[in-house]
Order: sequence, then structure tokens, then C-alpha cells
Amino acid sequence: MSSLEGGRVPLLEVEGLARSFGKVAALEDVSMNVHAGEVMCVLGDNGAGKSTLIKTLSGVHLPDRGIMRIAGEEVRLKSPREARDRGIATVYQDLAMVPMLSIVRNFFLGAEPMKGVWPFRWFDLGAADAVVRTELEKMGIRVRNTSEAVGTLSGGERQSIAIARAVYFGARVLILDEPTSALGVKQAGIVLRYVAQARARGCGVILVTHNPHHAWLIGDRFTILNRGRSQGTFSKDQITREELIQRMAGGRELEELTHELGEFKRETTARVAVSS
Ligand SMILES: Nc1ncnc2c1ncn2[C@@H]1O[C@H](COP(=O)(O)OP(=O)(O)OP(=O)(O)O)[C@@H](O)[C@H]1O
Repeated sequence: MSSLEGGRVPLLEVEGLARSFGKVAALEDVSMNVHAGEVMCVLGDNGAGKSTLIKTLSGVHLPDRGIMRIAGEEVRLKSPREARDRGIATVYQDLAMVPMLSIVRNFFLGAEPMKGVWPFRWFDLGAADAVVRTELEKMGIRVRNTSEAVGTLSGGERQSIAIARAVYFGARVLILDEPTSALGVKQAGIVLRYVAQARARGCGVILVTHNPHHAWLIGDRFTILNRGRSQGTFSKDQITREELIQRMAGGRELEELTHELGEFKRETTARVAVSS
């Protein structure tokens, strides 16, 4: 039976997911889901299991245990291709874009609209250009020129185009791997706006991040991972941003660090006072 929330079947759902690498349990008993038109943030510090979860949801790794359902149907994804065919698109940090190629070429990479009859077929640049312009416009993305090389764009612009591309190619579930981690505040804001656009268009977005501030701005619900285990799922009205930060870092570890740094500051202040 698939878990229902407000009578709706989640677009994607996992229950009791586990995955180990040798003796390292990267994921242990992780359950989470995402519905159409919501942003589910998966938060965790280094080594929490975020990448392993992304790779399991996107068909790169098979889980050792656990159940996965897409729109209520139990599945066992054996490849990224199968995940894509079922509407799960993953935008990785490195974006799978070719910097030297134009925006329009990158948008269609591997799925170019062709003209002519085989063997005389060629890339239909006019049609491709029109699609890219329309799609970017729908997401509210403005680019100077679609023939511009992707390498000349800012990180935020590249991320936004990757999101628009995934939505155009039929993503129902959009998994974003640390989409704002390499960006400054302004660029991160741009990307989060397009995440909101994807949500408004009915995608279920799984935003994986170690940044609780960005997650808080955009998330509807939050699942916190710590050392491969889920620390629970909270909707925005069930948790404050401060609690989110606390839980993510493992509250006790953060308290210990605060205490340690406080002690260190007191010691150095005392030493400076003695020597002056
Ligand atoms: N292919 C692998 N082989 C061996 N151990 C792995 C492999 N992939 C992940 N691990 C281990 O599993 C644990 C979880 O790693 P994972 O990369 O999923 O965490 P993460 O939350 O994405 O961390 P980070 O934010 O640092 O990338 C870590 O202890 C990691 O060393």
C-alpha cells in the first residue's frame, strides 16, 4: 500500500531504504516521499547519505532493502535510463552540460530535433531555437542569445537552464543535487526562483542540500538525514529554521562545538590580556 497524504498518492516514495558499501551503511531505513507541486528538501551534513539517496532514487544504485513506488506502483529501477523514462530527472552539481556548446545545443544534447530524410538528416536549429526560447520564457529565464556558449553563463543561469531542460523533457519528479552550493546569494536566489517555477508547473521537486537557509526559503517539507538515518520529516509549520539547523548538524554535536569555540575564545582573550 502506498502512503497517502490528503488523499493524494505521492509521485515518488521510498520506504525503509537501505544501502551499504562494504561495511559502511550509507543509508539505513530511510523513508520519504514527494507529491506533485511540492518541494521536499533532503538535508544532511557531509557523509549523511545524500548522494547515495539521490543515486538510488535515480536508478544508479539498487537498494539492498526497501521499497520504491512511482505514482503508487512498486518499481525496481535498474538504470538511470529507466528512471528518466519514468519521469525522474536528476540535475547533478556538474550539470552534464558542455561548456563549449551553445545553450540550444546543450538543451537538446542527445535528443536533437532533426530535419530531412535519412541518410540526409541534420539538426533543425530553427525548430530547436524556437523551443528553447519558448521553454526558457515559460520559466521566466532570460538569456541574451541562445547561440551563446554555456561556458559564458553564470552558475545560476546554467542551473536554471538545466532545470528548464528537465521540465521540458517531461520530468514529473525533479531531483536537484546541491543546486545552490557553489553560488553566491544572488545567484542562489535566481535558482530558487526557478525551483519555485518547476513546483508551480506541477513537478515534485526533491532538493538535496546541506544548506538549511536555502532549504528553508523554498521547502514545503524537510527530511533530515544524519549518518544514513532519517531524523524525521517535518512540514514547514512543524519546525523552525533554527530547529532545522540544530537537527541537521545533530544538535548535540553543534552544542559541543559552540561550547568548545566559546572556551577557545575565552582562553585566547585571557592570553592576549596577560601579554599586553
Ligand atoms: N561508492 C562508495 N563506496 C564506498 N563508500 C561509499 C560510496 N559511496 C558513499 N560511500 C560512503 O557512504 C557514506 C555516505 O556517503 P554519501 O556520499 O551518500 O553522503 P553525502 O551526504 O552525499 O556526503 P557529501 O555531502 O560529503 O557528499 C559515506 O560514509 C561515504 O564514505
